[in-house]
Amino acid sequence: MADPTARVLAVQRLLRVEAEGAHVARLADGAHPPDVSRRAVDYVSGVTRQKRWLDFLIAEFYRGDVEGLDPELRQILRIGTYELIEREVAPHAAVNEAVETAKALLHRGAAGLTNGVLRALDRAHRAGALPDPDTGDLANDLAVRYSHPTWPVRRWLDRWGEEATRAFLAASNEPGHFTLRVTGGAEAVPGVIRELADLGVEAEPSEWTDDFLAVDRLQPILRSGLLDEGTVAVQDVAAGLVVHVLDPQPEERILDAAAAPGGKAVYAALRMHDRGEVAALDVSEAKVGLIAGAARRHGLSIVRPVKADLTTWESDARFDRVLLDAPCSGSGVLAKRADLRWRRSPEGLDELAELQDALLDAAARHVRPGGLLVYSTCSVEAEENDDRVAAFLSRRNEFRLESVEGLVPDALVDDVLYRALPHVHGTDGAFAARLRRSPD
Ligand SMILES: C[S@@+](CC[C@H](N)C(=O)[O-])C[C@H]1O[C@@H](n2cnc3c(N)ncnc32)[C@H](O)[C@@H]1O
Repeated sequence: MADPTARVLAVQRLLRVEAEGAHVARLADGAHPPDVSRRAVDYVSGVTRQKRWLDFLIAEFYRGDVEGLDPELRQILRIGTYELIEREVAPHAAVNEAVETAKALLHRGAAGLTNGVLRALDRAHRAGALPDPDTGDLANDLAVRYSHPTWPVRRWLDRWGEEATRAFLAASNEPGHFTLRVTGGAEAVPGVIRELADLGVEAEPSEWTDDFLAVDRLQPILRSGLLDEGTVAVQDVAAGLVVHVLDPQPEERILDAAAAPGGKAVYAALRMHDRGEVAALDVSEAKVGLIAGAARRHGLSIVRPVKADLTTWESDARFDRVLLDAPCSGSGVLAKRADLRWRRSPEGLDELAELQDALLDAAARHVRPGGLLVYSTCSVEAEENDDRVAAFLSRRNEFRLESVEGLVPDALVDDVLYRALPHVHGTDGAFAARLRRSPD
């Protein structure tokens, strides 16, 4: 017997995402059994990520005006299409469940329409005859097929060409590549793999560095005590490797100039064996609390959270190494954040570039003569990465670019820069540059 609870919940949440701009990641709640909640989260994030492609398919098989469909019915059709096309759920189950959801939320007419559209779609899918967007504008067609806004696709096509753009778009639709940082380092990895196996999680050492594990799912880990005890932390290995680019040493003074929620500050302190100082600054009052919590869970004493705006912050001390992990568009983490692609804009990129320049100049003031400034983002856009570094070097001739070679695996070294790309390395996108200040 079909149980529409998870789908009904997903329809209600999807309507909130669209009407109120609610963030997908903040919709989880504990009011339903874990299985219902988990499926609702999957529908909401999958449909949010794929909605442009799903709407294109629905429009091809529904003989009326899709825009004019009842909003709830539209979400029911999207969820059913998502299950049939993207999740490869058994067709009778996907269609029956969608029909039951339409009956529960709407009326018999809506249920009949749902049945007709989804059955036609499934027949075409199984016959390998799903339509492809074909407007003659490649950027638009790829944007529909991979469910993105058209403007960034046009830019990626211009920069990378069709093959790399297709690969990047496909990678941005593949959620579920999660890695864990193991607090005890490489020696602790075999024991943690055994603990994870007891939770039913498959884990294997990351190919990029030996204190990270790739895991097949996160939910059982989130429910276990492993995060609270500080045994492991959820961190993408590409983000972790930014700390390798910084290469903090025991007894040094480190400034993490945009530190919340604290993933990199904590990893830096661990690599310093909790000796020295990590000042972890962030402008957000709420998020500074997260840094303190993360340090506590890991039993670290040298992480000092500071609530301040970097652009006006004064400090008597100069630091051996400063990390500026700048606010960015997040185009390297689109797979993990289902709604992010719909929240970006070209104007947003310009504003971010301005902020990144201001923060870089502010961070540079705190680097001691001969010290190191590392600039990093989780973006793949040259406007936020290479261009910001070049602009900084042209403003500040007391800094020069230094190679990341030897600090991260060779495959992640792009000339002298650190660059991880989702479609090439199977990680989140990440970028970092080492900027050495002259000894005065
Ligand atoms: C990419 S996140 C940092 C992530 C962090 N490094 C980590 O690994 O967990 C960027 C951070 O910059 C902070 N930020 C933005 N403007 C700032 C400013 N003017 N001064 C200090 N922090 C700022 C944001 O609050 C945000 O937490």
